[in-house]
Amino acid sequence: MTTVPSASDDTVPSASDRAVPGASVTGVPALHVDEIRLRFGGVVALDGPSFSIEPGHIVGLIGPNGAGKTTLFNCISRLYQPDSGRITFGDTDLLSLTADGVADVGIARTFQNIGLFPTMTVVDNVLTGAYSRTRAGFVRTALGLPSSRTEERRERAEAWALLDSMNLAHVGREPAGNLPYGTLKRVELARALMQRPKLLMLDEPANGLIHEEVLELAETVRALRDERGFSVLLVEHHMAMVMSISDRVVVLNFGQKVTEGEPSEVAAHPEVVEAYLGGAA
Ligand SMILES: Nc1ncnc2c1ncn2[C@@H]1O[C@H](COP(=O)(O)OP(=O)(O)OP(=O)(O)O)[C@@H](O)[C@H]1O
Repeated sequence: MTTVPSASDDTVPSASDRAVPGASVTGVPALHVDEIRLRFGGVVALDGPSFSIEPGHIVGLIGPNGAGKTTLFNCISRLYQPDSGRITFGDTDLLSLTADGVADVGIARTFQNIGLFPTMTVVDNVLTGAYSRTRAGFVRTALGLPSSRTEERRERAEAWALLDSMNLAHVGREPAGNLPYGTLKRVELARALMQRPKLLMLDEPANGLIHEEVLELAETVRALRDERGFSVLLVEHHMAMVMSISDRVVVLNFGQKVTEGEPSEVAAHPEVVEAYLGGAA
């Protein structure tokens, strides 16, 4: 493990602070998606798929271009309102919440096109992930109250420890805009993890990465899930990544669920073989 940098504005994490990022997430509820339908004009984007993510499971969502993966992802993260159906997270009806409300119940997401602030340092970008769970703290920070300074020190220590555990501490003080794409993808993941999510939603995290980076990312996601116990929804075209880290895989096509199961079962399904191997197997 690398040494966490220290500077006047950055607190070296104490042993107790450093324990925070490894702390398991408690009370992770199941996500249930139930017969979701959504049309865009004449296009049926989602035609009633249902599936669940059990607490602590990694679920891969796959399917050909236009299958409805992103639309479903956006319904769960509340960027889209489905025409009908239900989505629940434990006792919470997600469809009654806004996108901010979804973050408040412990759902964090990454974006296909990285949404970091290029002129801010990596550690400050990661810290922005904390603000969605400490909105009140944000107000105190603006007012400069002492409790907020303690809180900010703790958050900063947590951000450094998170970067350290993801082998990113050495770039913590670099402006994000200076870094290669593969590193930024990992920084974006760190920012989502600063929310201490119960469900982490990853939108094509392997897109644009070289093979070694994909394997490293897959290993990181799995290790963090094992350590903390959050659930993961992974929308991804990179089959090797999906099949290697998912507990279950859900396959969509034309807005409908084709099949779901463990990776080995799904990989043997005729429509999956047809779609991904061109019927060669
Ligand atoms: N905002 C939109 N307006 C109109 N049609 C849309 C919109 N978003 C998606 N669609 C259509 O809905 C269908 C499902 O698209 P979606 O992007 O969810 O598929 P996808 O499985 O994520 O595809 P890809 O793998 O290419 O990202 C497609 O026919 C798409 O053209």
